[in-house]
Amino acid sequence: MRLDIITIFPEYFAPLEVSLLGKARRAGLLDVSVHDLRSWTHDRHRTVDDTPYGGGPGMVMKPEPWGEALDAVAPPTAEATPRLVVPTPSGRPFTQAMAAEYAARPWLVFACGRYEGIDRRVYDEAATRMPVDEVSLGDFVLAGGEVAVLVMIEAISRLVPGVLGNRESVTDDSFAPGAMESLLEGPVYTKPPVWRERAVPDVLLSGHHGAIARWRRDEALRRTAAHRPELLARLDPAALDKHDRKV
Ligand SMILES: COc1ccc(Cn2ccc3ccc(-c4cc(N)[nH]n4)cc32)cc1
Repeated sequence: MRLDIITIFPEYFAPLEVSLLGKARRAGLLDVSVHDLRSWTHDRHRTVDDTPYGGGPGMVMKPEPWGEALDAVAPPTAEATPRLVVPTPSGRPFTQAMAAEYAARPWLVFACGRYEGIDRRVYDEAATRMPVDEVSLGDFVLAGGEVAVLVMIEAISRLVPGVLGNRESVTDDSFAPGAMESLLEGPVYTKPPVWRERAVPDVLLSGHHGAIARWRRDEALRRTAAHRPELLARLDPAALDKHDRKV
């Protein structure tokens, strides 16, 4: 999977060198390139922004550097066409389902905006030759797209086969598609069996796999009802048995 990132802060993406993502890159599972948007400026000050037409606060990212950057990173003549993913506060909410969709794509280009955003004509022109997705990470406001892209790359990359290493599967993640896809994770425990007078729940030490699975499901239902009751509404009633309804 090829990932290209265009940003005025390439140093934001140093974390992609560490941990799982670093290993996945070295293993050739991910081909990640970070591009400095200022490489496509031609003035002494390497200008990427200007005042907004129509007035208003802040600055807007100029179209010219973006147009040249996208032409260079994803040439119109290239055989393959990437999906352009642009984080914005007004985008479509990013979800685990979107992460899975993106993980199945061969090539993504991420555009990291700053200031008040990118001139709208960049989106319109790019959309003439590639799919353009505007994506929001949530109902809060960041100062730019870089952190949002880091979050998306981590959520997407962990779904790429081989990236997670020895973990059997990501199908039991919260929000993973499946019968109980909207349940939050239950609590997890490890050694020691007692820590500061707090014992691990007996069922987890019992070796009874059926009882353990039931306990974990109950805890997941309980936590979901407490923290995200709206997710329970999405559950297929057929996926719940009579015991679940008592939780
Ligand atoms: C209200 O309009 C605004 C317009 C731009 C900005 C700053 N900014 C510039 C580029 C950029 C990219 C993504 C995001 C973002 C995404 C989410 N979920 N929150 N914030 C913010 C971004 C702030 C506010």
